[in-house]
Amino acid sequence: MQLRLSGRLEPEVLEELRLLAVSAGADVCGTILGSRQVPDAATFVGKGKAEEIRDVVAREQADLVLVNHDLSPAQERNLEKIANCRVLDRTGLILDIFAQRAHSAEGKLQVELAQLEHMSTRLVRGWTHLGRQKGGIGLRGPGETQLETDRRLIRDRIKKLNERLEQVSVQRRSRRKARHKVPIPTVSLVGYTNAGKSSLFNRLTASAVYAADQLFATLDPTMRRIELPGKASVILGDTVGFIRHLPHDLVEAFKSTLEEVAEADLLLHVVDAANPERLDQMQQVNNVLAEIEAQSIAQITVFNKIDLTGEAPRFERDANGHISRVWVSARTGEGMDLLLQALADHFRRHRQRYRFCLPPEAGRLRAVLYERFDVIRETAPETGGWMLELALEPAQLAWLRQQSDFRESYQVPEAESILAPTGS
Ligand SMILES: Nc1nc2c(ncn2[C@@H]2O[C@H](COP(=O)(O)OP(=O)(O)OP(=O)(O)O)[C@@H](O)[C@H]2O)c(=O)[nH]1
Ligand SMILES: [Mg+2]
Repeated sequence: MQLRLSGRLEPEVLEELRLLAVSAGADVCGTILGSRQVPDAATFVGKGKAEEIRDVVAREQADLVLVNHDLSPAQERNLEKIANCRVLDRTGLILDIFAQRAHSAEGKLQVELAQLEHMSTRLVRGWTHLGRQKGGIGLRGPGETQLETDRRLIRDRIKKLNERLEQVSVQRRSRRKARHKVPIPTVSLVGYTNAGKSSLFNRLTASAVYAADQLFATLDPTMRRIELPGKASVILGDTVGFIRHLPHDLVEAFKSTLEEVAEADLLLHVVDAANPERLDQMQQVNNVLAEIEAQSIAQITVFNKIDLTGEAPRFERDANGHISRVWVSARTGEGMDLLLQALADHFRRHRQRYRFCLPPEAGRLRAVLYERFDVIRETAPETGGWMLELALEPAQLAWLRQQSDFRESYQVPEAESILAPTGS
């Protein structure tokens, strides 16, 4: 059981806190609102409010109070003393959810690291003051010795975790390099938590990735290859959701996961179109993107959940004629064709036409071209072999040139025309 306390009164803010609490597995038994110009240095809330909390805790027999703000360790401790109940601030709550959700070895390491770092700043207290109130643990001396031991243990553990994360990060990087050998562009789904990224990922990849009405349902990045219209494919990645005031420790801890985002060729910024806070959420997401230096990666904004808003699936182009916003519903599948078209359009923009004249002995290379690339036309020259016309991205051409059975002489020099984006 738990209580909530929020200084802000917007219903969406409260709803988000409720979702966070439920995502952590709590039952909400009461909500206490309060407003103050300036937080109280000792208890965050004022004296009267603190007593109100104490009374509700006692009445509801709550065992946790969640505060929708970041509290200093002293404020947490003082509130706990008054309420005689555990108090968790927003960062602590988010860390708890992350700890429950992380599944991959790397995700678990990252969460543990963030928790330890958060904990080490509040180690000054432990739970002794609660125990003492209940007639338990005694004097200060032994407690402090314990504190020193704890501090050292945590420092050692943080060091070990950092070393292991560094190893995993090196492995991840080499895996990414291997992937880059085949020139397939990567697209990352980013967006506020609960926007519908995983649902969209499922729709697009027709696979079953865990999607749930919980905050931070996804912690570990998932990658799949999808085919686009016009014989192009991209690797699509689902990622952890963002949230306002994402604890900085967590952004730090998840840096290597977020590296995938920072190296994507395109971001699909998924927005919950039905959420009244959507503009603010978009801003929050862009803030985190800036923090991981991904703000200059091209973005297509995907307004999801139009089944709830009653909007029709459609897209909009920017001043350069590129599709920049798409309205879809991952639930009904409406607009998926438009989204795929937007993706195809985006990547086609960088493609150029090339012609290759392959001799009869280059049959294997011809098969590779058909398998991987967008072959526009093939003709049979009288001299034998094949004349192929292809639309290639720069990276694809570079890859082709590295193939052992490719000869520069195959390429027919000709004016290369940039393909115009297709109309709607
Ligand atoms: N009505 C409606 N609900 C949707 C749509 N897309 C997703 N949802 C619901 O929104 C909730 C969140 O969806 P997810 O796909 O888990 O969202 P997410 O962005 O991956 O969330 P995190 O991984 O927690 O960041 C789920 O309950 C989905 O069923 C949609 O188009 N329409
Ligand atoms: Mg998800």
